[in-house]
Amino acid sequence: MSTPETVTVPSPIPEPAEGRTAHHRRYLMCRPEHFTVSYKINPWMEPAKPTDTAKAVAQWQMLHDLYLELGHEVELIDPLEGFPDMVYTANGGFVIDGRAYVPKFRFVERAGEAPAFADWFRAGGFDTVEPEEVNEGEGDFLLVGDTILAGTGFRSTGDSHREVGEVFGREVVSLNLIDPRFYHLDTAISVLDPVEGAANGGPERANIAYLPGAFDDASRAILEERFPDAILVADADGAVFGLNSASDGYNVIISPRATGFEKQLRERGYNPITVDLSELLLGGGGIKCCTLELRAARDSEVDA
Ligand SMILES: CN(C)C(=N)NCCC[C@H](N)C(=O)O
Repeated sequence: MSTPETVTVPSPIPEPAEGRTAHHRRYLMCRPEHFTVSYKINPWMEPAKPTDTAKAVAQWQMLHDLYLELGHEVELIDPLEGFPDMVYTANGGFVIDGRAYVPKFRFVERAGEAPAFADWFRAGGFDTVEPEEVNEGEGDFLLVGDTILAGTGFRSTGDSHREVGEVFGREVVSLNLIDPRFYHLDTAISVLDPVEGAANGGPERANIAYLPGAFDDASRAILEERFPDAILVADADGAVFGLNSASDGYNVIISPRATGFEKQLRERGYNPITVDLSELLLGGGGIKCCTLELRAARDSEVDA
């Protein structure tokens, strides 16, 4: 079945409801000019299945243009031939306070991306920290308020959780992923309020949405305790990468297939906007995977 290549942007974008604030974001993206699926390192990838690079670029462009329309900044890193997964910039690092923790990829197929991202950060004036431990950047590290939620089980190691805590001097909460379809944390958790809300006139604490079945019992208990108001997403929405979304605290960019999640977001006063990245899903990535947040020093954060 062919899928529509549309972005449904309500025009004009409605004003945030009380308690919700859209925050300005600076993102790093990579145009998928060399996108294809030529190897298999996650259950979504089928090298025998044809891919359409032009379609991947067109879909990616919609996401890129939407960010600009929402008032965000988008930086670009040049795509490297031979690295078809470079479009998933979320794995290119983890950036807080102008410091970039460089990735160390689990699989050799992506290893060559790491120096390219490190060079880009250095040229852009970021401090870089080279890793000792295997870690896949913002795919497995999510900043929620002041805390780093860190995933392990498939890609980033538990040792990288210690390392990322040392690099940024923040609390790290380790979570175990157990379903191979959800091999990065950003497939199972969506950070809805990236900064604590109280200081911004928003809800008291930063909130998340998550897919309970992606975690072991201990990790689920941690999430229940820390995020009693979280949106629990149904398996059907998780299975279409519904949680692989990008939020500015009000606008939440999600897959058009995640219809239940879209409704839940609306009920909570967020503004879900759908973008179809079906072609990039063939590589096992979605909206969040194509988006790396570049967090400068806190003082320079400007509300939209
Ligand atoms: C949402 N996810 C999973 C990401 N953060 N990145 C997608 C990486 C896809 C790539 N083929 C791989 O398997 O590494």
